[in-house]
Amino acid sequence: MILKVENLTKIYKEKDIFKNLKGKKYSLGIKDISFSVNEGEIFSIIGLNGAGKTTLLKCILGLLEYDSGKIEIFGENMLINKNKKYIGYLPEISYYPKDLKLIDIMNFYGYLYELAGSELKYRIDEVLDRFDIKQYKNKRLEEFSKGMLQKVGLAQSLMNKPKLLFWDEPMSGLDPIARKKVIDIIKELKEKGTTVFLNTHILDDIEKIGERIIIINKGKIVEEINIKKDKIQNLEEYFIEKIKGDSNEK
Ligand SMILES: Nc1ncnc2c1ncn2[C@@H]1O[C@H](COP(=O)(O)OP(=O)(O)OP(=O)(O)O)[C@@H](O)[C@H]1O
Repeated sequence: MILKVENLTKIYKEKDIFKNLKGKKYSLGIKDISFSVNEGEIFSIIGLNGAGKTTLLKCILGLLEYDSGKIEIFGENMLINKNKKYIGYLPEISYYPKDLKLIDIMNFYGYLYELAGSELKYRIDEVLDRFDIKQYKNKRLEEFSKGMLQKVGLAQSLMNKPKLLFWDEPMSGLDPIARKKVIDIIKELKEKGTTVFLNTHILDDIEKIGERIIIINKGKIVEEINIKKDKIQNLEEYFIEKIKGDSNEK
Protein backbone atom coordinates (compact mmCIF):
# COMPACT_ATOMS: atom_id res chain seq x y z
CA MET A 1 0.00 0.00 0.00
CA ILE A 2 1.43 3.35 -1.04
CA LEU A 3 -1.06 5.65 0.67
CA LYS A 4 -3.44 5.19 3.57
CA VAL A 5 -5.78 7.87 4.88
CA GLU A 6 -7.68 7.29 8.11
CA ASN A 7 -10.49 9.41 9.52
CA LEU A 8 -9.10 12.62 8.08
CA THR A 9 -10.89 15.82 9.04
CA LYS A 10 -10.02 19.37 8.02
CA ILE A 11 -12.04 22.35 9.20
CA TYR A 12 -11.08 25.75 7.81
CA LYS A 13 -10.83 28.16 10.72
CA GLU A 14 -11.12 31.92 10.77
CA LYS A 15 -7.49 32.48 9.73
CA ASP A 16 -8.06 30.46 6.54
CA ILE A 17 -11.41 31.99 5.73
CA PHE A 18 -10.89 35.73 5.98
CA LYS A 19 -12.52 35.93 2.56
CA ASN A 20 -15.51 33.78 3.44
CA LEU A 21 -18.51 35.60 2.04
CA LYS A 22 -20.97 34.30 4.61
CA GLY A 23 -18.72 35.54 7.42
CA LYS A 24 -18.77 32.11 9.10
CA LYS A 25 -15.90 31.34 11.46
CA TYR A 26 -15.64 27.71 10.44
CA SER A 27 -16.07 25.92 7.18
CA LEU A 28 -15.90 22.17 6.73
CA GLY A 29 -13.26 21.04 4.26
CA ILE A 30 -13.43 17.25 4.69
CA LYS A 31 -14.83 15.00 7.39
CA ASP A 32 -13.78 11.53 8.50
CA ILE A 33 -12.28 10.47 5.18
CA SER A 34 -10.69 6.98 5.04
CA PHE A 35 -9.32 5.07 2.05
CA SER A 36 -6.14 3.48 0.78
CA VAL A 37 -4.31 3.40 -2.53
CA ASN A 38 -2.25 0.47 -3.80
CA GLU A 39 0.97 0.66 -5.75
CA GLY A 40 0.48 0.97 -9.51
CA GLU A 41 -3.18 1.85 -9.21
CA ILE A 42 -5.13 4.63 -10.94
CA PHE A 43 -7.16 6.11 -8.12
CA SER A 44 -9.65 8.92 -8.64
CA ILE A 45 -11.71 11.24 -6.50
CA ILE A 46 -14.87 12.70 -7.94
CA GLY A 47 -17.23 15.21 -6.40
CA LEU A 48 -19.06 18.45 -7.11
CA ASN A 49 -17.38 21.85 -6.84
CA GLY A 50 -16.50 22.47 -3.23
CA ALA A 51 -16.87 18.78 -2.27
CA GLY A 52 -13.39 18.67 -0.70
CA LYS A 53 -11.15 17.07 -3.36
CA THR A 54 -8.39 19.68 -3.39
CA THR A 55 -8.50 19.97 0.39
CA LEU A 56 -7.90 16.23 0.66
CA LEU A 57 -5.00 16.36 -1.80
CA LYS A 58 -3.37 19.29 -0.02
CA CYS A 59 -3.64 17.54 3.37
CA ILE A 60 -1.99 14.42 1.93
CA LEU A 61 0.81 16.49 0.43
CA GLY A 62 1.43 18.35 3.69
CA LEU A 63 0.37 21.68 2.16
CA LEU A 64 -2.50 22.08 4.61
CA GLU A 65 -2.65 21.29 8.31
CA TYR A 66 -5.52 19.01 9.22
CA ASP A 67 -7.46 18.70 12.44
CA SER A 68 -7.56 14.97 13.02
CA GLY A 69 -6.87 11.65 11.39
CA LYS A 70 -3.83 9.86 10.06
CA ILE A 71 -2.03 9.82 6.72
CA GLU A 72 0.48 7.09 5.87
CA ILE A 73 2.45 7.69 2.73
CA PHE A 74 5.24 5.36 1.56
CA GLY A 75 4.77 3.61 4.90
CA GLU A 76 5.64 6.77 6.91
CA ASN A 77 3.35 8.79 9.15
CA MET A 78 3.41 11.76 6.83
CA LEU A 79 5.17 12.92 3.69
CA ILE A 80 8.75 13.14 4.94
CA ASN A 81 11.58 14.92 3.12
CA LYS A 82 13.36 11.83 1.87
CA ASN A 83 10.18 10.65 0.14
CA LYS A 84 9.29 13.93 -1.53
CA LYS A 85 11.49 13.15 -4.50
CA TYR A 86 9.21 10.21 -5.37
CA ILE A 87 6.16 12.45 -5.63
CA GLY A 88 4.89 14.41 -8.61
CA TYR A 89 2.22 17.07 -8.14
CA LEU A 90 0.20 19.10 -10.56
CA PRO A 91 -1.76 21.68 -8.51
CA GLU A 92 -5.26 22.66 -9.60
CA ILE A 93 -3.92 26.14 -10.32
CA SER A 94 -0.23 26.82 -10.85
CA TYR A 95 1.24 30.25 -10.28
CA TYR A 96 4.47 31.12 -12.06
CA PRO A 97 6.53 34.31 -11.93
CA LYS A 98 5.58 35.58 -15.39
CA ASP A 99 8.95 37.20 -16.10
CA LEU A 100 10.67 33.82 -16.12
CA LYS A 101 11.28 31.81 -19.24
CA LEU A 102 10.06 28.23 -19.47
CA ILE A 103 13.61 26.92 -19.11
CA ASP A 104 14.09 28.96 -15.89
CA ILE A 105 11.02 27.47 -14.22
CA MET A 106 11.98 23.95 -15.31
CA ASN A 107 15.49 24.45 -13.90
CA PHE A 108 13.90 25.64 -10.67
CA TYR A 109 11.74 22.49 -10.42
CA GLY A 110 14.79 20.40 -11.29
CA TYR A 111 16.62 22.00 -8.39
CA LEU A 112 13.73 21.11 -6.07
CA TYR A 113 13.89 17.52 -7.33
CA GLU A 114 17.66 17.54 -6.71
CA LEU A 115 18.47 17.04 -10.38
CA ALA A 116 21.55 18.67 -11.93
CA GLY A 117 23.91 18.73 -14.89
CA SER A 118 23.28 16.64 -17.97
CA GLU A 119 20.59 14.58 -16.24
CA LEU A 120 18.61 17.73 -15.50
CA LYS A 121 18.97 18.91 -19.08
CA TYR A 122 17.90 15.53 -20.44
CA ARG A 123 14.86 15.27 -18.18
CA ILE A 124 13.73 18.80 -19.01
CA ASP A 125 13.92 18.11 -22.74
CA GLU A 126 12.16 14.79 -22.29
CA VAL A 127 9.12 16.15 -20.43
CA LEU A 128 8.79 19.32 -22.52
CA ASP A 129 8.92 17.22 -25.66
CA ARG A 130 6.22 14.96 -24.27
CA PHE A 131 3.83 17.87 -24.01
CA ASP A 132 4.99 19.53 -27.25
CA ILE A 133 6.35 22.66 -25.60
CA LYS A 134 10.10 22.06 -26.03
CA GLN A 135 10.30 24.71 -28.73
CA TYR A 136 9.14 27.36 -26.23
CA LYS A 137 12.02 26.84 -23.79
CA ASN A 138 13.22 30.41 -24.17
CA LYS A 139 9.80 32.00 -24.24
CA ARG A 140 8.64 33.99 -21.24
CA LEU A 141 5.76 32.41 -19.31
CA GLU A 142 3.88 35.69 -19.62
CA GLU A 143 3.43 34.88 -23.30
CA PHE A 144 1.95 31.42 -22.67
CA SER A 145 -1.73 30.58 -23.19
CA LYS A 146 -3.77 28.88 -20.44
CA GLY A 147 -3.39 25.45 -22.04
CA MET A 148 0.34 25.97 -22.55
CA LEU A 149 0.74 26.86 -18.87
CA GLN A 150 -1.18 23.71 -17.97
CA LYS A 151 1.30 21.71 -20.03
CA VAL A 152 4.14 23.32 -18.07
CA GLY A 153 2.50 22.08 -14.86
CA LEU A 154 2.06 18.59 -16.27
CA ALA A 155 5.63 18.51 -17.56
CA GLN A 156 7.18 19.58 -14.25
CA SER A 157 5.18 16.95 -12.37
CA LEU A 158 6.85 14.17 -14.39
CA MET A 159 10.37 15.51 -14.28
CA ASN A 160 11.48 13.37 -11.32
CA LYS A 161 9.88 10.15 -12.67
CA PRO A 162 7.56 9.99 -9.66
CA LYS A 163 6.38 6.75 -8.06
CA LEU A 164 3.25 8.52 -6.86
CA LEU A 165 1.70 11.17 -9.03
CA PHE A 166 -1.02 13.59 -7.92
CA TRP A 167 -2.81 15.33 -10.76
CA ASP A 168 -5.44 17.86 -9.74
CA GLU A 169 -7.59 18.59 -12.82
CA PRO A 170 -4.97 17.61 -15.43
CA MET A 171 -7.27 18.35 -18.39
CA SER A 172 -7.94 21.95 -17.41
CA GLY A 173 -7.59 24.18 -20.48
CA LEU A 174 -6.23 21.42 -22.72
CA ASP A 175 -7.24 20.92 -26.36
CA PRO A 176 -8.49 17.49 -27.56
CA ILE A 177 -5.07 16.37 -28.79
CA ALA A 178 -3.40 17.25 -25.51
CA ARG A 179 -6.22 15.53 -23.58
CA LYS A 180 -5.70 12.35 -25.55
CA LYS A 181 -1.98 12.60 -24.83
CA VAL A 182 -2.67 12.90 -21.11
CA ILE A 183 -4.83 9.75 -21.23
CA ASP A 184 -2.07 7.88 -23.08
CA ILE A 185 0.53 9.07 -20.58
CA ILE A 186 -1.60 7.89 -17.65
CA LYS A 187 -1.89 4.43 -19.26
CA GLU A 188 1.84 4.35 -19.93
CA LEU A 189 2.67 5.44 -16.37
CA LYS A 190 0.47 2.72 -14.98
CA GLU A 191 2.24 0.11 -17.10
CA LYS A 192 5.52 1.28 -15.61
CA GLY A 193 4.13 0.86 -12.09
CA THR A 194 3.46 4.51 -11.23
CA THR A 195 0.53 5.16 -8.93
CA VAL A 196 -1.70 7.91 -10.31
CA PHE A 197 -4.00 9.86 -8.02
CA LEU A 198 -6.40 11.68 -10.25
CA ASN A 199 -8.76 14.44 -9.36
CA THR A 200 -10.96 15.40 -12.29
CA HIS A 201 -14.46 16.49 -13.25
CA ILE A 202 -14.21 14.76 -16.62
CA LEU A 203 -15.93 11.50 -15.83
CA ASP A 204 -15.57 10.25 -19.41
CA ASP A 205 -11.83 10.15 -18.86
CA ILE A 206 -12.22 8.19 -15.66
CA GLU A 207 -14.50 5.76 -17.46
CA LYS A 208 -11.71 5.17 -19.98
CA ILE A 209 -8.79 4.70 -17.62
CA GLY A 210 -10.01 4.76 -14.02
CA GLU A 211 -9.90 1.81 -11.66
CA ARG A 212 -10.94 2.65 -8.14
CA ILE A 213 -12.90 5.80 -7.45
CA ILE A 214 -14.20 7.53 -4.37
CA ILE A 215 -17.16 9.84 -4.58
CA ILE A 216 -16.97 12.76 -2.16
CA ASN A 217 -19.92 14.93 -1.34
CA LYS A 218 -20.03 17.74 1.19
CA GLY A 219 -16.66 16.72 2.58
CA LYS A 220 -17.53 13.05 3.15
CA ILE A 221 -17.06 9.83 1.21
CA VAL A 222 -20.38 8.74 -0.22
CA GLU A 223 -19.17 5.65 -2.03
CA GLU A 224 -16.14 3.75 -3.22
CA ILE A 225 -16.44 2.18 -6.67
CA ASN A 226 -14.36 -0.26 -8.61
CA ILE A 227 -15.25 0.73 -12.15
CA LYS A 228 -14.72 -2.69 -13.73
CA LYS A 229 -15.93 -4.93 -10.91
CA ASP A 230 -19.03 -2.84 -10.26
CA LYS A 231 -19.75 -2.77 -13.99
CA ILE A 232 -20.67 0.92 -14.05
CA GLN A 233 -21.93 1.69 -17.56
CA ASN A 234 -22.36 5.43 -17.33
CA LEU A 235 -20.31 6.98 -14.56
CA GLU A 236 -21.80 10.44 -14.98
CA GLU A 237 -25.37 9.20 -14.56
CA TYR A 238 -24.33 6.99 -11.66
CA PHE A 239 -22.55 9.89 -9.97
CA ILE A 240 -25.44 12.33 -10.35
CA GLU A 241 -27.91 9.78 -8.98
CA LYS A 242 -25.63 9.07 -6.03
CA ILE A 243 -25.14 12.74 -5.15
CA LYS A 244 -28.87 13.48 -5.50
CA GLY A 245 -29.72 10.87 -2.90
CA ASP A 246 -27.11 12.09 -0.43
CA SER A 247 -28.72 14.33 2.13
CA ASN A 248 -25.81 14.74 4.53
CA GLU A 249 -25.67 18.27 5.84
CA LYS A 250 -22.28 19.94 5.79
N1 LIG B 1 -8.94 28.57 2.16
C1 LIG B 1 -10.18 28.23 2.42
N2 LIG B 1 -10.86 28.84 3.39
C2 LIG B 1 -12.11 28.46 3.70
N3 LIG B 1 -12.79 27.49 3.12
C3 LIG B 1 -12.17 26.86 2.15
C4 LIG B 1 -10.84 27.17 1.73
N4 LIG B 1 -10.50 26.35 0.73
C5 LIG B 1 -11.57 25.56 0.53
N5 LIG B 1 -12.56 25.86 1.38
C6 LIG B 1 -13.88 25.21 1.48
O1 LIG B 1 -13.67 23.82 1.63
C7 LIG B 1 -14.62 23.11 0.86
C8 LIG B 1 -13.89 22.16 -0.08
O2 LIG B 1 -13.17 22.91 -1.03
P1 LIG B 1 -12.19 22.24 -2.07
O3 LIG B 1 -11.41 23.31 -2.75
O4 LIG B 1 -11.45 21.17 -1.40
O5 LIG B 1 -13.25 21.60 -3.08
P2 LIG B 1 -13.06 20.83 -4.46
O6 LIG B 1 -13.81 19.56 -4.35
O7 LIG B 1 -11.62 20.73 -4.79
O8 LIG B 1 -13.82 21.82 -5.46
P3 LIG B 1 -13.60 22.16 -7.03
O9 LIG B 1 -14.12 20.98 -7.79
O10 LIG B 1 -14.45 23.36 -7.23
O11 LIG B 1 -12.15 22.43 -7.25
C9 LIG B 1 -15.48 24.16 0.15
O12 LIG B 1 -16.65 24.33 0.92
C10 LIG B 1 -14.65 25.40 0.19
O13 LIG B 1 -15.44 26.56 0.27
